[in-house]
Amino acid sequence: MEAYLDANDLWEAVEEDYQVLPLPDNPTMAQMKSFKERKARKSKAKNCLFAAVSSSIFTKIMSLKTAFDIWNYLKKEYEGNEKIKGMQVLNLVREFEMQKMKESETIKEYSDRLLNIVNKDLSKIGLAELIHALQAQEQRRLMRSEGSVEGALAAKVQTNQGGKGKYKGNKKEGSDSSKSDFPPCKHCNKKGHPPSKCWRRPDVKCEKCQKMGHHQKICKSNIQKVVAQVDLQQKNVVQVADHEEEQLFVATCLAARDQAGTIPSQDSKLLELSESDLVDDEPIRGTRSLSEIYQKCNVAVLEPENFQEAKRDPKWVAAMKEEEVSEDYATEMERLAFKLMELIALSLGLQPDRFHGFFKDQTTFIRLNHYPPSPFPHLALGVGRHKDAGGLTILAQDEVGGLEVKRKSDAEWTWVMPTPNSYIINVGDLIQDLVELLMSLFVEVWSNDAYESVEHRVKVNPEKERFSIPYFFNPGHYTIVKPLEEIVNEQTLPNLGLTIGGSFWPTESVVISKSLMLRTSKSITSAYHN
Ligand SMILES: O=C(O)CCC(=O)C(=O)O
Ligand SMILES: [Fe+2]
Repeated sequence: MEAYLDANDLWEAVEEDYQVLPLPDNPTMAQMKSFKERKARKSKAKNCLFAAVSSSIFTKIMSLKTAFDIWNYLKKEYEGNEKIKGMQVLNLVREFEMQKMKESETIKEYSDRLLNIVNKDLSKIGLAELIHALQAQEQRRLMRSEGSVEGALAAKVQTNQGGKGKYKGNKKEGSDSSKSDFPPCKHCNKKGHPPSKCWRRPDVKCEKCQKMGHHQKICKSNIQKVVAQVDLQQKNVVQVADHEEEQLFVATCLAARDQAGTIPSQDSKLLELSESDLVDDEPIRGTRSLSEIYQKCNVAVLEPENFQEAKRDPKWVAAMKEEEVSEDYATEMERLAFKLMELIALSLGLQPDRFHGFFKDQTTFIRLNHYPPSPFPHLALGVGRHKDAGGLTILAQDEVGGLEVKRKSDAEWTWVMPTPNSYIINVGDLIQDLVELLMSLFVEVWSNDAYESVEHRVKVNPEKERFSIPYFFNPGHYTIVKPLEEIVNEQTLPNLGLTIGGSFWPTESVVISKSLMLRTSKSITSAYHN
C-alpha cells in the first residue's frame, strides 16, 4: 500500500499531517498550483485508502478526517507494533509447527494448507492484539497437552485429584514406542530391548548370587530384601496404630498387601521388571499399581468434645502447641508467597497486587514429606516426575537432598543441591498460564515462558531418610483462568474457549481448612516417626 501511494505521489499526504495554508491575497500562479495540488493530494490519498479496505473496515474509518488519521488507525489496528508483529510471527510459526499431514490428505492438500499459513494476509487478522495473544496462549496449551500420561503415573494422576502432580509426558497418546521398536525378545518374550541386552540372557551372570541366566538387577535376592523391608515398615506402622488407638489418631495401614492381606511373596510381579522398565526417569511400568507399591496411612483425627476436654489431655495440649507453630509457619509462608507474587507482577510491569485476587479463597496447603531410605533407590519411588499444578510452591528441604529438576537447555535431570536456610521456589502451571496470558495482553516485549513451571522429581537416598515441607500456594478452587474482564468482553468473543484453568483445576476439589490439613499431615508424619 505504501508503495502504491508513493508511486502516485500521495505518500507525503499520508505520512505527514501537513496543513494546506490558505492562499495569500493576490497569489501567484505557482502558489495557486501548489495549493490546489497539496489539497487534492490529501483528498486523493484519503480516497485511495477508502478504496483499499473492505466494507467492514470502511465503516470504521469513514468518519476520520485525514489520510494521516486513517493510516495511523489502520496501522494500530491491523498491522501492529513490534509486539503484535512478534506475536503474529510466533503464532504462525506455532501453527506451522503443529501441522501434521493427515492420512486422508493428499500431498497437494497438505502443501496448500502449509502455504496458506505462510501466505497469511496480515490485513485480514482482526482485533489484532487480543486475538493473537489469545491464540498464542491457546496454541501453547495445545502443544503442552499433547503428551499423555501413562503407566504408573496415570494411576497417580487419577487418584491425586487434589490438584498436585499434573504430569505432562512427552510420549504420544497410546504409543509405546520404546517397546514397539523391538520385536519380542527370544529370551524373555518381552518387547522393549534387543536380545543382546536382555537381563535374562542365558550367558549373563548375576553378581549377587553368582548364578547364570539373570542380571543382578532382577535377582530374587533383591526382592527378598525389599519384602523384608516392607514387612518391617508395615509392622512398625501397625504397631503405631495399636499404640495410638485410644490416643490422638487412629492410623490404619494399607501397606503392600495382596488381597488376602499377606505380604507380597517372592514370586511377586516385581520379578517381571525388565531393563526398559528401569530406564532413567521412566516410572516403573508394567509391574504393579502405585496403590500396591506405596504404603498408605489413613488417619482419622479424634477430636475432643470441647476445649475443656482437650485441656485435660496433655497430648492435645502438646499437639495444640505444635499446631500453633505450624499455623505460624503457614502464616509466614503466606506472607512470603504474596510477596513473591508481587515481585513476579512487578517484574512483568504489572501492578504489584495484580495476582492477589486469584488467591482470595486459597486452597493452599502444606505437605510434610518423609522419604525413608531405600537400599535400592532405583526400585523405590520418591516422587515421580511432575510439575506442580497450582500457584507457587515454597519448598523447605533438609540437607539430604533428592530433588531433581529437568534442565530446560538440555532436558537433563539435574540435582538440586540443598542450601541451608533457604527455600526452593517452584512456579506452578497456573502461574505459568496466568503470566503467559497477562504478558501477552499487557506487556510490551513478548517474553515467552517468562515464568515456566519446571518438571521435577524426587529420588530416595540409599542410606538417609529425607524430609521436605512443600507449601503449595494455590488459588481458590473455583478459579478459572481466563482473559480478564476488563480486557475481554465475553459477548464479543464468545467462542474462544479459553477456560484455561478449568481443564486441570478440578472444580470438585474441596477447600480444606489450613489447620485441618496441617493436623492431618502432621499425624501422618508422626506415624512415620514412630
Ligand atoms: O520433596 C521434594 O523435594 C519435592 C516434593 C514435590 O515435588 C511435591 O510434593 O510436589
Ligand atoms: Fe512438586
